[in-house]
Amino acid sequence: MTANTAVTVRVPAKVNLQLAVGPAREDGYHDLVNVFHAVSLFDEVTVSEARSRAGRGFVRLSVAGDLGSHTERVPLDDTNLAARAARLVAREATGAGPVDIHLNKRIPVAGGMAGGSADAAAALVACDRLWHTGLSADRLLELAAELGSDVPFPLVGATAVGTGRGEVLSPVPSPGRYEWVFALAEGGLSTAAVFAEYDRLRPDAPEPRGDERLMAALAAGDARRLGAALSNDLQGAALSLRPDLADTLATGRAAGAVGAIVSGSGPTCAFLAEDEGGAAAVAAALEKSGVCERAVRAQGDVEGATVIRRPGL
Ligand SMILES: C[C@@](CO)(OP(=O)(O)O)[C@H](O)COP(=O)(O)OP(=O)(O)OC[C@H]1O[C@@H](n2ccc(N)nc2=O)[C@H](O)[C@@H]1O
Ligand SMILES: Nc1ncnc2c1ncn2[C@@H]1O[C@H](COP(=O)(O)OP(=O)(O)O)[C@@H](O)[C@H]1O
Repeated sequence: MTANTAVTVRVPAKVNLQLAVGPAREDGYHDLVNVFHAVSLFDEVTVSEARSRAGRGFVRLSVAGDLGSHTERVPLDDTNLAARAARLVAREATGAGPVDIHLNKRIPVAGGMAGGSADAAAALVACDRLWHTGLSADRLLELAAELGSDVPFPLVGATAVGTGRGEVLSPVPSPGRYEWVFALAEGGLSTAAVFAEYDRLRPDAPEPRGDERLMAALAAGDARRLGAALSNDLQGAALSLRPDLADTLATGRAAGAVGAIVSGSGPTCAFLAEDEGGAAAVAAALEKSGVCERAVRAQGDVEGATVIRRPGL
């Protein structure tokens, strides 16, 4: 990789402050009220022009990161969401050539924190910059929605509500700064399997609705009120598939978390603390108890996909 042909984008994980899930639609998706919150657990995605073109496909992937067995579960073929993102941008670029994509991962894989979606959003931004495509913010959001319901959000970051299947975003004012602890689980959960379990458990699901209590807590920047207002309709389905997560949630609560919830489709569990000291205590209790693979701290909200290295920087 040479310095003047590579672009690196830093992109955050998300936690869902509210995930209200309606009945299954005819296309198999579910209408949601999905309050996304970006947290300071970042992947870095570097896209560089390939040095040699002979005998290789359009995208070659590599992955690194301190995620143990999680890193091994990142697909390095054409199904990788970052590779799919690069091919989408290439369709709109003149003179796009083969690229190498390097993923430096800190976001758990299949963990309910949208790591793959984050990498896809980052790759959209990096390719657009590398190939001088000049895509508008709206066009990037459209391409993101083609890749997955969770892909638009990491482009914008901060706190936002997603409706439709989660891809139609509106910003949510959130002046507070929150201390989070995430309990990473062994293994992952398939998003499709968790939604299917939700359909089995909740055949009578009502249309999803926003939560005024949550919006008021966010507007006030009050961690205790926010903790009490967290909700996730997929939590029952995730616990049905992974009953061990109940111990993880109970451990964080007992250690003083003001909110405890499964993140999205899981199996990562998210704990909101009142302050830095509270977060340290929750993280220490989770690590000590052995109920999770590891506990990591992060703050929210944070900005979305950001170019941190590019030609000339
Ligand atoms: C549940 C959430 C909450 O933010 O994320 P995760 O917790 O998995 O990260 C998202 O809705 C996941 O979004 P994403 O992972 O992009 O899902 P997609 O690729 O669009 O869809 C994967 C599968 O999930 C189910 N799906 C997804 C979104 C949606 N609104 N309804 C659904 O039923 C469908 O079975 C679909 O085939
Ligand atoms: N860049 C990527 N990083 C991680 N997983 C990816 C990536 N691209 C595709 N995947 C696939 O997407 C699945 C869901 O990954 P991820 O987005 O991390 O989880 P979740 O949807 O639970 O938030 C993984 O099991 C993996 O097979």
